[in-house]
Amino acid sequence: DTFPKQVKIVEVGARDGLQNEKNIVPTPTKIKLIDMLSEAGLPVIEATSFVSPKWVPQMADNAEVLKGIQKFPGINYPVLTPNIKGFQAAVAAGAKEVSIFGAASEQFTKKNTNCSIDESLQRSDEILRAARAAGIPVRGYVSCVLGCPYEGKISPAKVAEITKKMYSMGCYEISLGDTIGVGTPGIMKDMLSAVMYEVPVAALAVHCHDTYGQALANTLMALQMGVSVVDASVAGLGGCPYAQGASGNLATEDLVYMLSGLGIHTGVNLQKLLEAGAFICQALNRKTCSKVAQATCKL
Ligand SMILES: CC(C)(COP(=O)([O-])OP(=O)([O-])OC[C@H]1O[C@@H](n2cnc3c(N)ncnc32)[C@H](O)[C@@H]1OP(=O)([O-])[O-])[C@@H](O)C(=O)NCCC(=O)NCCSC(=O)C[C@@](C)(O)CC(=O)[O-]
Repeated sequence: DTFPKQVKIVEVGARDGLQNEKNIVPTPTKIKLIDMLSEAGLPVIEATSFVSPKWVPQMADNAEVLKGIQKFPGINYPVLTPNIKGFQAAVAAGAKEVSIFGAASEQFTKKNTNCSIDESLQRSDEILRAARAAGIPVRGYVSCVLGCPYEGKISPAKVAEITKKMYSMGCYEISLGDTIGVGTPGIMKDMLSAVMYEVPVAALAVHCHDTYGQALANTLMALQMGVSVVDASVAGLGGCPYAQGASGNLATEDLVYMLSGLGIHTGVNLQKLLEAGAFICQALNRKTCSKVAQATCKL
């Protein structure tokens, strides 16, 4: 069949998942979550973000988190950086990889980072230059690829244009985000077809939120089209603070279960992953959003 033999899962629960939590999650809880995710064998774990604490107070302990986690050999711990100030703080705290973020929507870019798309690309370029000089790989995100909370429909051509720019500027991988989870597989197909015309599929990832219950279906469509990097969030935690109503990401447990059933290798231990999910749900006093965790939980 057309599925990739192996899929790299990028675990975003500790960043995308927790950034929207109203109550500040204690730093040791974040560190323990990340250590448990490392134990579960996730190859990439986005640890935190070096954004303005005035904008996202939950991530204000970024340096403590990054310094406090165990660094397993072979696992990457990228952090999100919105500008050169964040990049420098991340590097000072020991970051070996960073992620930059932009969007295919002017209004979302303004709400999320207080600038235009052009200004956002300039900030990204500044980070990419500094990162190149420091030998630090940079991952890119494009938000609102299947719809925007402020502008509604987003054209595949616009997504392709922004993705191509970020790739040409030096991002080694671009994660295409359905920020508010409104997409359906047909729209995913049209969007990816346009993007794959401009950027090699090996450099693309998908990042689906599950607001409308479409995350697994949209991800499956992307896998069928050759995408082999998928973002997911343990227990389906998450949501973007500047995209009201957006629910969590595709639950990592559900993704691992589906991939395992398809015979696709991930290197992730589902049992240990479920334990990490149970830990964070207990800490947040919250029911898991993972169907697999719900189904296998022995009550
Ligand atoms: C970009 C800015 C900073 C502009 O925010 P601004 O207010 O225009 O910037 P500013 O330069 O005027 O700075 C305001 C204050 O923040 C400080 N500051 C400035 N930068 C930093 C920094 N890096 N680290 C720490 N502090 C910083 C700066 O020093 C200043 O402090 P003051 O002088 O008032 O005391 C702000 O809009 C911001 O931080 N935005 C981030 C919002 C965010 O984190 N959103 C969620 C992540 S994106 C997402 O979730 C989507 C994704 C990636 O998952 C994919 C998907 O689902 O689509």
